[in-house]
Amino acid sequence: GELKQDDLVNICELGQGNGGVVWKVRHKPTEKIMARKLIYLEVKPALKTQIIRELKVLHQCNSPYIVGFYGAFAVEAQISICMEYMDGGSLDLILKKVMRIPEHILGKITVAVLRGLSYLRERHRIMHRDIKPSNILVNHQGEIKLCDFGVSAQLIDSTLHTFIGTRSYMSPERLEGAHYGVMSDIWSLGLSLVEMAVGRYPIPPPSSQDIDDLFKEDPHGNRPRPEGYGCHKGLAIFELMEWIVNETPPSLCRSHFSAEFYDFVDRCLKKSTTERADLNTLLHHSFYKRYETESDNQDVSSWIRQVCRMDTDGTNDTNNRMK
Ligand SMILES: O=C(NOCCO)c1ccn2cncc2c1Nc1ccc(C2CC2)cc1F
Ligand SMILES: [Mg+2]
Repeated sequence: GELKQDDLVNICELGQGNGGVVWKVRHKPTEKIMARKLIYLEVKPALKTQIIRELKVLHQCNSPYIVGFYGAFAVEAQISICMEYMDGGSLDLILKKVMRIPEHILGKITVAVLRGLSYLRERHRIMHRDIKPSNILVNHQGEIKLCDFGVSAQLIDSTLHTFIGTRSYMSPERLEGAHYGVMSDIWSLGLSLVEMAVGRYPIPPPSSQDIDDLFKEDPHGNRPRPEGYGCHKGLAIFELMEWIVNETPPSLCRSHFSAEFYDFVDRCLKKSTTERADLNTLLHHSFYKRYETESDNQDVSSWIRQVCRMDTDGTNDTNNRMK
């Protein structure tokens, strides 16, 4: 049946995104655990009704690569979107814990994102519009799913001016205000993969010295956190956008990654949309092919469970019970 506010009990806050806060909640009538996203919107009642109506299309969005949907409703100026609770969280939070994500996990992430994008395009004729690590969620079963994609055109329009953020995953053509489509999602995927592979937002590109520091392993397998790790004094958002539009795109360093992975992100990060690989080309790429055959989620599941046991400083010394 319909979800309503009084049936939801807050358990804890899961995070704050730009323009939205997400709570872990329990739906009393079904005892189901859900994630409830609240988006603050001061719009006329007619627009709110339209947004809720458009969000109901999410009931038809059923794919192993798309986060499940339970319902949406509005209370005063808050839109609530209730969705499947993913107990591994989003990849930006995972990345903070592990410094960088191993290539074989990034291969599985690539399979899930490409299949999720294909599903949205083939079955719902929509692009995602906001591919980035924080919109790729994982769970202890090893499933990898997409969320926060643009299913409601009115919600997109009503939140366009509220953009707040320090980094951009937007493609050059979108930043220039040109027409853009699913090719823009491919750029965002490429940029997200480089960030997760190296362990920091890849613009401006790290120097080879930075890369060597990031990949330095001490004999005990613990990685030292270079001075100012992760909070490098980045460019301001506008300088960043200028860099994306004017400078050469980021790339992986060949020494730490396979030739297939290097080539895959290189084809995603072409500035010209005519040179950039499209969805179908990538579904035939050797990097995708290598990981699409692995049917089970066991390797991701065990990796997620290991990461979730870690403390935020990346240690995992289980013998220290007092922690
Ligand atoms: O949440 C969003 N941006 O995040 C910014 C605010 O933190 C956005 C934006 C535009 N949108 C247009 N239509 C929907 C959304 C949408 N949210 C959203 C989309 C799909 C799902 C699927 C059930 C999994 C859940 C969602 F919450
Ligand atoms: Mg999000």
